[in-house]
Amino acid sequence: MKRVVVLGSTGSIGTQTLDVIRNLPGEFEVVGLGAGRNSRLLAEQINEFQPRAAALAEQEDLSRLKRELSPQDKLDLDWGIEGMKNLAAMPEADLVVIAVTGVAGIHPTFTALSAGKNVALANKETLVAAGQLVMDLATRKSKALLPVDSEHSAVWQCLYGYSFDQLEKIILTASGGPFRSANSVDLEKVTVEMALKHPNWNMGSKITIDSATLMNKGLEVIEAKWLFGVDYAQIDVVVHPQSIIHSAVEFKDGSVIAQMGLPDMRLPIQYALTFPQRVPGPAPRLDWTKLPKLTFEAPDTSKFPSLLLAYEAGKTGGTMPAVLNAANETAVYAFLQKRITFLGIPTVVEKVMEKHASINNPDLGEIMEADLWARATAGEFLRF
Ligand SMILES: NC(=O)C1=CN([C@@H]2O[C@H](COP(=O)(O)OP(=O)(O)OC[C@H]3O[C@@H](n4cnc5c(N)ncnc54)[C@H](OP(=O)(O)O)[C@@H]3O)[C@@H](O)[C@H]2O)C=CC1
Ligand SMILES: CC(=O)[C@@H](O)[C@H](O)COP(=O)(O)O
Ligand SMILES: [Mn+2]
Repeated sequence: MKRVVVLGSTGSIGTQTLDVIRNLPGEFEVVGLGAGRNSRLLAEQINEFQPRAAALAEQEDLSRLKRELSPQDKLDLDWGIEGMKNLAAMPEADLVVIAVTGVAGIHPTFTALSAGKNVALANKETLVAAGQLVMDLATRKSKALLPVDSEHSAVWQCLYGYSFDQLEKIILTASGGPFRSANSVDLEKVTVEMALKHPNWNMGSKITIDSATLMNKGLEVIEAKWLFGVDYAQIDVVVHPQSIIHSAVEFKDGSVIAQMGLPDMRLPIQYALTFPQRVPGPAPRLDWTKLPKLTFEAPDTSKFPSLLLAYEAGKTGGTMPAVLNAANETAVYAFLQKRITFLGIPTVVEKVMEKHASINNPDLGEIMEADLWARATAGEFLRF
């Protein structure tokens, strides 16, 4: 029985992780659950999975949570960053799933690896901001960093059994988002409601907006660089609107292996949880005779400059990717609050990057400082 902590349990990845666990009775014990502000759903999850500990982001939500709980044998309740870190380091845990959004994933990831836990990582922002440090820590602790993001799970599945030095390049697929066929005039009229309608995936709002700007793919390029130890020149992005091929790898002999399936995150989540086993799961099966036509095209970076900004930040290295990420998070939430336009998102990110003097080989403190600086600087550009 694998003992699991799920951080971000009330979100899209978190609830699907619990669904995978629910479908494999006897395989997993949920020992810890962490969430942001959704105390009602967290209470339901605690009542169902009976973890030993749980935490919420804000102390003020604890009393509401307690009111919703049925009597528990023993349950430690905590809150805030310390609460998440305590869950990530629980002595009872074998595996920590990091499914919180944004840079809030950094501290629990470091804590889990430092405490000698294997980590199933959905949160890409952590690797974008602090990829070198996370990978070094995982290596030092001999702990696995198991990719959950569908493209990285695909690459990992394609590479299984091969050594990384046989790899020529990685081909990350992108759906292209809801505005793939829009022209630049259409993009000026994009509303929050339109941008939240992803063509293939039902995800949290932040990643859905990132998919619409192609920043999601940019963050995934940086995520792939760290997970698979390749250069940026070895990572290509191709738009594949049907999201059936989740990514592919090309080997040195020219052979290409791709991973396919209907878009359903429970498959990569389950693979990370049961690795190296493959067991029956709830993901729907491909019917080859009913597949849509699979098409591929180059990303239009003149319409979607975020992808280029991410390559640039990644190649610059140092604190620049953390700045890209923090400026993007700030701009995306401003767009969701209808304070800036859709096209304003990459503009803010670019302006913040232009002002940043990147620090090489930063430690975690310098990364978090750069993150805060970028949020404050992005905030200045939002006042227009
Ligand atoms: N959704 C998907 O299909 C995919 C997601 N990812 C990545 O996985 C991560 C999660 O995405 P997704 O599930 O879509 O996001 P959601 O917005 O659906 O869920 C985010 C989760 O994080 C919790 N949370 C937010 N802030 C905090 C905090 N400060 N402390 C503790 N918990 C917090 C939320 O709690 P609450 O709701 O209670 O406030 C919620 O449980 C992201 O990094 C995303 O890029 C990667 C690939 C696919
Ligand atoms: C499901 C998943 O992994 C998302 O990151 C997804 O890839 C988003 O789709 P885009 O390809 O549109 O960014
Ligand atoms: Mn993805």
